[in-house]
Amino acid sequence: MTHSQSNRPYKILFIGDSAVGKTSLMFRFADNTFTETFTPTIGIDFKVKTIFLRDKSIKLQLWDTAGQEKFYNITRSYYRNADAIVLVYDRTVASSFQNISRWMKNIDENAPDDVIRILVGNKSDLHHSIVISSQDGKKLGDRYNVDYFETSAKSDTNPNVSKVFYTLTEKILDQDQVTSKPLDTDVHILINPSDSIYDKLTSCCSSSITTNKK
Ligand SMILES: Nc1nc2c(ncn2[C@@H]2O[C@H](COP(=O)(O)OP(=O)(O)OP(=O)(O)O)[C@@H](O)[C@H]2O)c(=O)[nH]1
Repeated sequence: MTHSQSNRPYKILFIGDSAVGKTSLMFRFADNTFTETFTPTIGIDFKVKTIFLRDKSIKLQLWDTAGQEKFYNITRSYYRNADAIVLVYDRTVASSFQNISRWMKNIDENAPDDVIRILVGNKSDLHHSIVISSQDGKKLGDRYNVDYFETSAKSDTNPNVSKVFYTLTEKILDQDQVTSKPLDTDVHILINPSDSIYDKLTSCCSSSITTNKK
């Protein structure tokens, strides 16, 4: 069977406190890998993954933001080009759950009004350390009127990791049919060539990048 290609890559941004597992979820979905070592993200990083849905080949740009507060001025500038935002908390750390309201506020202040949001409670494999119940997670999702998923980036049998991405993409496709967003070539991102993602970006999407390279 042949698949037609969708028009533009869809941008999915990951936000949430440091160490909740944003990078790990991306790696589980994109490469089916997991590492126990914690290397905090510096600023922002991204991965590209192609999925097949509705007889189409769809390119997803997965943008991984640093959860540390000191990078917020960098990461906030990426919200405005997002098609969807995944808010992640760690089910074993209550403060990461309480901070979801702050991350929602950041979306309200920086992202397009129609951006799709999804709530994810991660580290569900740590059964004995869980402090945020399924009921609490669902209640929070209902309060914000967003879908809620419980994931484990560590477990390679947790089906919810890919469900998050497929659900988001379905929603983006539905929304794309009623609103016609600009093509990727209209999007400009200011990147410093010394940034670690500069090489990756210029090899995949140079037409969409503005650099301050001399
Ligand atoms: N047990 C378990 N550990 C996880 C899971 N997801 C991530 N981790 C671990 O949690 C730590 C932090 O994971 P990261 O994915 O780097 O966290 P992050 O949210 O990207 O952190 P920042 O880059 O600082 O924002 C790492 O040691 C991971 O191995 C999970 O589902 N289960």
